[in-house]
Amino acid sequence: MDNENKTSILKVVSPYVEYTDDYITSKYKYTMTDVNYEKNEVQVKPREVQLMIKTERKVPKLGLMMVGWGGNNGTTLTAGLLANKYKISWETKSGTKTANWYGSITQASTVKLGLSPEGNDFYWPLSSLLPLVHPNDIVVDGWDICSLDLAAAMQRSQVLDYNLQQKLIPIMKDMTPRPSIYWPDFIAANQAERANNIIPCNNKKEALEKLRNDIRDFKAKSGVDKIIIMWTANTERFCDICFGKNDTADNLLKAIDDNFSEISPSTLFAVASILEGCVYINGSPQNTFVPGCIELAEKHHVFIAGDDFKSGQTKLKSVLVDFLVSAGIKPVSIVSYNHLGNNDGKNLSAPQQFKSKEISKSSVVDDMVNSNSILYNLNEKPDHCIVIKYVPYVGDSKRALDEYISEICLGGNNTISIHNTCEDSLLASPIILDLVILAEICTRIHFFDEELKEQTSFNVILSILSYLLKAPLVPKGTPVVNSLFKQRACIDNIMRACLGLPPDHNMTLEHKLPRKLFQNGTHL
Ligand SMILES: NC(=O)c1ccc[n+]([C@@H]2O[C@H](COP(=O)([O-])OP(=O)(O)OC[C@H]3O[C@@H](n4cnc5c(N)ncnc54)[C@H](O)[C@@H]3O)[C@@H](O)[C@H]2O)c1
Ligand SMILES: O=P([O-])([O-])O[C@@H]1[C@@H](O)[C@H](O)[C@@H](O)[C@H](O)[C@@H]1O
Repeated sequence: MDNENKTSILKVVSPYVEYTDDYITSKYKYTMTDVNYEKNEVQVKPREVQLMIKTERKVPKLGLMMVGWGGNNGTTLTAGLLANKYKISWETKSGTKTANWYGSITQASTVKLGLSPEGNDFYWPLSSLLPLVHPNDIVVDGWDICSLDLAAAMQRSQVLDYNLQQKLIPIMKDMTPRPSIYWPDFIAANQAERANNIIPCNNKKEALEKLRNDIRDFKAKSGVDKIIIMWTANTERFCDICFGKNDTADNLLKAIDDNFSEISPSTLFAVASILEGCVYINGSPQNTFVPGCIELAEKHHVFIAGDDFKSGQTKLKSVLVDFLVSAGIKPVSIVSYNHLGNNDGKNLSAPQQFKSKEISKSSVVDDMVNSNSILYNLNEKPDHCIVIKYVPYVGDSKRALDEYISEICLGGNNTISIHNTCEDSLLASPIILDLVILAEICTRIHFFDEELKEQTSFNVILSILSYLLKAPLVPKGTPVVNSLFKQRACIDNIMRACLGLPPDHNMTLEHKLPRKLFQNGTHL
């Protein structure tokens, strides 16, 4: 992007887009295609739905409360917010480094807008498409079962360069996590040694009230307009779904009052968030959103999203398998091994916690495999093996080894082997930031059906955030999409729709046909 564009502002000039001080309003023709079976015909019917999309322009002062604030992700995200806010640079053996948000689509990615006067594709920062919360303005707080202040916790995490840590310690040493709830049965027994910062309470009802008071206390003291609550605490075991206990909203609330045992800390935090009107996002793989929790979110119209940040090995898998299957190549064996030495890895070394992670890491290929009945028979799937080992020495620097074996034409096989080393928390932190920023803008986008004369918002389960999650939670009866570039196109095109811009279809006929064909045309 050349210089003058960096200071420019984006304005869509169209009779169907209106800018006022308070809203961007677009009249949007949403096209979809219905497929029906008629005897021996598959009938395909294009359809157009007229929508009006209103986006509030006023950006709120946003609070982020992290559960597990003192963990590798929580401390690294906090450090990233501060290092970028104060434009911190630090010396390393390979020279001076300066804070950035690489790995964040809201801060470091662009979207193709259209054709420049020179006939080139013109790209614009995703951060400037719609009025998004700026990371520098996010106020952070949270809970942890360990009392370490954020500076000590950052040092314990051993994620960031020493010289960067030294510059952050003076700021982070005064940040201390609120006491949290700790029910040992839900996380690995090896976490007990950290648990010295526990809310004194006699039952789950008292615990719920304490969490709700914490949220109100943060809101009052920080002056934030909105709060998003993010679970980045340890992976829990799966919860049993118990009829009459956590299967409906009313039963869940009653079960909490009755101190029912099979309610996890992450679900209790979700209930507290929902009752306080705060978006709740689950960055771990456990089934926090039991049916009663989802129903409670629907009753209170509070957004929820999950599960399990999609950061590394799984993110690559959702690209590679999409490439292979869409190329007509048949993956038949996928083995994903990794070892890491951080506390997450320590917690995952326990069987029940590993099982939660295995489930989220294994489900990521299903939609792509199911999309191609030429390659796969009904219910046929590739072998898929997940291995995670805890090796303390490597710390947060996860080593991932993957092997993909695929069948190619005429009886051939193709084996792709990948080795990937990274600080897991440096991959996850930008993703947590994107989840927060994108979830927040979703609360400011409303849809209006001109025929029905009624206004609505996204479904409470924010499946638009699937790009950032391994095992996307979706509204009942809707498909799970794991293919990474479909998920990214969903975000880009919904943001384009808010500006009255059509989806980017990548046909670029203007580059494939005589240009004179495109000299006229009607502005939408
Ligand atoms: N790349 C990644 O780092 C990545 C990717 C996907 C998912 N995740 C998930 O994110 C979560 C956090 O990862 P991490 O590396 O920061 O782990 P971590 O172990 O470093 O941090 C978790 C923190 O949660 C705290 N905690 C545990 N139970 C708690 C409770 N009930 N209330 C409050 N705090 C509690 C722990 O004391 C710890 O400080 C894990 O579930 C992990 O599986 C991480
Ligand atoms: O996102 P991804 O790299 O596929 O998955 C990661 C796992 O490989 C890792 O073992 C685990 O500790 C992290 O929490 C994360 O879930």
